[in-house]
Amino acid sequence: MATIGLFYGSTTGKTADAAEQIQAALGGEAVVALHDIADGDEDQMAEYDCLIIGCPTWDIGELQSDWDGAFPELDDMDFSGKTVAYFGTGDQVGYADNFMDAIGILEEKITALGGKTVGYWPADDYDFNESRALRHGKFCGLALDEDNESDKTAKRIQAWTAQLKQELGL
Ligand SMILES: Cc1cc2nc3c(=O)[nH]c(=O)nc-3n(C[C@H](O)[C@H](O)[C@H](O)COP(=O)(O)O)c2cc1C
Repeated sequence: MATIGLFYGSTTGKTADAAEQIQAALGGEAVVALHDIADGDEDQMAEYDCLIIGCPTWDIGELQSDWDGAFPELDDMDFSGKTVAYFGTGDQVGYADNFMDAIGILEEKITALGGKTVGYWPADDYDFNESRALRHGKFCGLALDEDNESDKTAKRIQAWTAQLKQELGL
């Protein structure tokens, strides 16, 4: 079975926690290898057929700082043939006009470089104004809000990873 590479960035630890929960839900270390993008591991994305990209939105609609540093490197990479799922953490109350923008920015770039997105997620269960992560009314990946709805995180991860297992044929 193909191993999945999960690449995440996290400034205050919330996206890192979610990454570990997603790894566990998909079957642990044997199935999903975790990479903190702060370690400069982005080159290793080439080794996986399936990628999971995790990024919180910071600074009003911007990428988390480690992803910001890695972002220009993506242009030199080929994502064709790769299946890519996205998740992020954000604050739909405090940043309602920019909720989850970061995964939208990454998904747009990686799709332009050949990646095939899986793991679209309904936006109905959230209350926000605008997001760059919306595609035909759905988020381009899992949206988590630890600032306002941490009680929903476990269930959301459970449902999304079940969906991913189907989409990835795990
Ligand atoms: C200064 C600041 C700016 C933020 N900007 C946004 C934003 O534009 N959109 C959003 O959805 N969340 C925003 N957030 C909320 C963070 O994305 C959220 O707390 C996230 O879970 C942090 O993830 P991390 O702990 O993995 O770094 C912001 C938070 C702070 C403190």
